[in-house]
Parts: sequence; structure tokens; C-alpha cells
Amino acid sequence: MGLLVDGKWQDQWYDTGESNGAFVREGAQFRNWITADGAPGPSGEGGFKAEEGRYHLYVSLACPWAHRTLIFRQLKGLESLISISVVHPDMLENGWAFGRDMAGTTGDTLFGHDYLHQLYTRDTPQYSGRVTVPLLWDKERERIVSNESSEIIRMLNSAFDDLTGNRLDLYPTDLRETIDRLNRRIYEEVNNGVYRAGFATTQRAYEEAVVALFGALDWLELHLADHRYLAGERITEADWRLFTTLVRFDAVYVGHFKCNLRRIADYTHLSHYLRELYQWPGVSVTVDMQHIKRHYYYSHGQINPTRVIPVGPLFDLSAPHDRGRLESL
Ligand SMILES: N[C@@H](CCC(=O)N[C@@H](CS)C(=O)NCC(=O)O)C(=O)O
Repeated sequence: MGLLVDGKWQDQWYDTGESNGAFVREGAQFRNWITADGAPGPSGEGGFKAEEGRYHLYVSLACPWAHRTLIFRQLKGLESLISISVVHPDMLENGWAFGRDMAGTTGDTLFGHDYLHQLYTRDTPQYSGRVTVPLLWDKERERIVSNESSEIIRMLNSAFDDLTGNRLDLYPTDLRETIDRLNRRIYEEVNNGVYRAGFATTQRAYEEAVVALFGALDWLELHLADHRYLAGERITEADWRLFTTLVRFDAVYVGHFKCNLRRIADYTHLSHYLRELYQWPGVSVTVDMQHIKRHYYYSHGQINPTRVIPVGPLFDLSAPHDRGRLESL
């Protein structure tokens, strides 16, 4: 675990000293957009036109943010247009690395680098900041397009539609306000909430995060009792953003991050909903529990110094669900 300072790698854990023990996530720095015609997107510069074979995604199968992008790549039929490299789940003194000694890893299939930070300095030799996945790379311009998952999924949602003919819209205009509102609370209290609990270094920061997290899960449980999906009758981006946290919850966040007031298995509607999303065509292949458990329990030596990885819990995401009782479009 570390970061780049003026292009040089430094091995250090998150600094919570400035924030009363609270974990504060650093904003992503590469914010360009792929668009259908190469025009600039909402941020960054233009010149990143949607083209087959031009872009490459660097992901970890363990990371919930990278997982979003893998799900969109599947649902939008982009597997043959956008290639991927999968890092090793162990994020140790050199950060994300390209070891191949575990099933599911690929190495750096573009350049054969050893470490992800080499991609960041390949783009910006003096880069200072965290080295995170997902990372979207442009093979033509040899540049980073984006390292912000919430924006990468928006690009994948629409930029390639004319090339693929896939018109599935997970961010439809009429639901955007609702989706944005859901995302705001779910990001803060759930997606990032589990990290704020797990990486807190004071009792108070931890408890604040956990109370908000379970407040949000209780709210979602109630909402899902009579809505099939978060924004109503259609599955949207908001559901997939929640899914990547829910699917890791009982296996990792309950134990490793001490988010243990309840498990997802203890929530009736959330657990049926989780199984429906897991069973959605194309989604289960993006879920790798070995990488997920290994990454958290093995990489975070400050939290789990023995690096022993729990065997359980036992659960079956392919068991039947009851969501068909609710209306869907
Ligand atoms: N804002 C980023 C966050 C990505 C992120 O924090 N990824 C984690 C893995 S789950 C990471 O690479 N962390 C390395 C670090 O913080 O040094 C996004 O959503 O794309």
C-alpha cells in the first residue's frame, strides 16, 4: 500500500492523523471521457472517440469500484471491444501488482509491467497521488483516459452504442434525478461507508460510519420490500453500484471491516435482491470470491496482521429468490 510522490513510489498506509481517525478517500485525477464522436465529455479533454479495440481496462476482481466497470462491460456487450488486465489481489508494499500466481490474474497484457504505478508514470512521469483501479487506458494515444469508476460506467453505458447496437440504458434520462439522489446516499453511507468503518483509527470515527451504514441498509431493506429495484421497476446504474458492496458484505465487510450489526443474510429483501442481481445474465462471471477474500484479508496487514483468510462464511448466491413477485419493466 502506498502512493506516488513526484513520480516516485512511497510505501505508506492511509494517513488518518489529519482527520480525527476518519478515512478520507482521495479524488481521482484522470477525468477524461470516451464519447461516441470524440467530443469532450463533462470533464477533461476531448479526443477519446469510442472505437473497437482502442481502450483497455485495468481492474482488480477484488475491488468494488473496478467491479462496477466489469459489470457494465458485460451488460453492454463490450467484452470484445475493450480488453482487460487483472491485477493480483495482494496489494502490498508496491501497491497493485501483476503477479500471475493466482487463477484469474492476467499480468499486464499491454506492456508487461510489474506494477500498476508504472502505468500512472507512463502517462505522467511526475504523478503524485494514489494508484488505484479501475484504470482506463487509451492504446492509441498511450494515455490514461480515466481512473474514476463512476464516470467510466457512464461512458460504457452509452459511448459505444452505435458500434455494438446494445441500447440498454442504465442511466435513463427520466430516472437521472432519482438515480443521482440514491447514489449520493449509497456512496457515502454504504459503498464508501464500509471503508470508513474498516479504515477508521478511532472508536468514534468507526462508530459514526457503522451507525450510518446500518441506517442506510435498514432504509434500503424497507424500500426493497415493495420496489423490485432501487429506482422502481427498472434496473439501473444505482443497483449495480449497490450490488458490488452487497456481494462483498458477508464475506469481508462483516468481519474484516467490523460492519457486524447484521449480515446481508439477516435482511430478507436485501438478500433476495442480492441474489437476483448475482443471477442476472453475465454478472456471476464478474464475481470472484477468492480474489475478494484474499485481497482484503491479505493486503491489509494493519487490520489483519496474521494475514490468515477465513474459510467461511458459507452462502449460496445462486439459490432461488422471490423478486419475481414485484413489478418490473
Ligand atoms: N474513485 C475511485 C476509487 C477507486 C479505489 O479507491 N480503488 C481502490 C481499490 S478497491 C484502490 O485502488 N486503492 C489503492 C489505494 O488507495 O492506494 C473510483 O471509484 O474509481
